[in-house]
Amino acid sequence: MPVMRFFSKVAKQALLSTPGCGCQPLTVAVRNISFSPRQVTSDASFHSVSFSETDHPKVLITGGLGQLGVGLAKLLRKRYGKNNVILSDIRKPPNSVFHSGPFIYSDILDYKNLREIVVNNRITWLVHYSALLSAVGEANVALARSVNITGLHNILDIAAEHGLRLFVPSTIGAFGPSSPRNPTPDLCVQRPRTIYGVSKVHAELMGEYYHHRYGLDFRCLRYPGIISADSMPGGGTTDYAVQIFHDAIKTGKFECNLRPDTRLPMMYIDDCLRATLEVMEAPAETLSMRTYNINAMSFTPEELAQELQKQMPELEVTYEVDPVRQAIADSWPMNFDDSNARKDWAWKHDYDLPELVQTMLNFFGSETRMARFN
Ligand SMILES: NC(=O)C1=CN([C@@H]2O[C@H](COP(=O)(O)OP(=O)(O)OC[C@H]3O[C@@H](n4cnc5c(N)ncnc54)[C@H](O)[C@@H]3O)[C@@H](O)[C@H]2O)C=CC1
Ligand SMILES: CC(=O)[C@H](N)C(=O)O
Repeated sequence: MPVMRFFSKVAKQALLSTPGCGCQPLTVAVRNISFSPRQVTSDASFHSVSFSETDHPKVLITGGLGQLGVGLAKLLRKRYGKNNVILSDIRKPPNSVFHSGPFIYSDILDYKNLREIVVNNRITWLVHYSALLSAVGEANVALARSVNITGLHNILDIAAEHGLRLFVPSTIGAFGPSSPRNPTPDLCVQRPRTIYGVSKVHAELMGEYYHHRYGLDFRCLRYPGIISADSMPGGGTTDYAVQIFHDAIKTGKFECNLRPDTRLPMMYIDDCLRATLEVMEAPAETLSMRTYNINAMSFTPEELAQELQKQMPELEVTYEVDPVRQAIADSWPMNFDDSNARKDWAWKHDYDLPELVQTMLNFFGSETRMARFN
């Protein structure tokens, strides 16, 4: 039977086998027939090779030049080998990144190019980092909707078509003012008030749909605000918690754009990237869910400033509230309940607030000493 007719027969079966007719819904295991949910085109690759588990994964990271991607590439290259992790983005990489391992241009809105990259590089895992974050998304809703939603659809279809293991991060921003805020559990009302949050809830729901309908190995962690020393945040509401360190070292003064009592879940980047690796390596049978909260600490700008001033008593902190970011922060969780991640795949954070501040100052301290030396 010609391939196309076979697939249209399977597709018909799959569509007809709704629970209502009493027959079992046909979960199309992508690995077997690599059926793409997108309209099958004549050049669809029907026989994507799925690698045995013993092979190292071949990883593609989209949106890899942001706050998190370069650090993730470093971690995964250490584990799987430099040439098994391809970093991609739509921006030019700095020399240090370009010479640290494979980098390619990839616009997630270019479905065809993305498919070529996945096929030509025999990708088996995809980490989808491309996005517009909360504050920058509110400043450009149309672009955020395109990148965060249309881009995601391309990623889901390609991952399903080629049997990839897919990681898509969600966020504390996937909750809204009607969600329980202290703590916020994995499963509760999610009515976020930003295009960022709406797009991330969509990502969670679509990823889980593709998992149940097409057998896609979709994994998702809701990240808190991530704090890093050697990379800058990309335009979110929690960016103040990174900026304070840079300004404290540079000028000894910091103007915070959130109210001093604004409590938000936060995490040091090393914990975030290790959690991502651990959930990607977790045996599927340990995952009772496909979307998990992960938590490390929650603090307010005032508490962060006080911890910093223990080591830098001269630091001056003032407050000039940004109403857009404040409204977003006031709709987000104050504390995250991550008990399911800790139960299912033994998640455990390493950095609390004192360790975070010490680690960040050590980095800047060494950087400052390096600068003086040079
Ligand atoms: N950094 C954080 O605090 C948190 C991040 N996350 C999620 O983690 C992921 C990575 O976050 P960050 O690195 O902080 O983001 P970022 O904003 O720093 O970087 C996002 C990257 O996406 C790229 N991008 C934009 N449009 C693109 C397109 N059409 N095609 C390909 N790439 C495109 C940008 O060039 C940028 O390098 C995002 O999905 C974000 O939602 C979730 C919660 C917290
Ligand atoms: C918490 C996030 O998702 C991000 N840092 C943002 O503030 O938008």
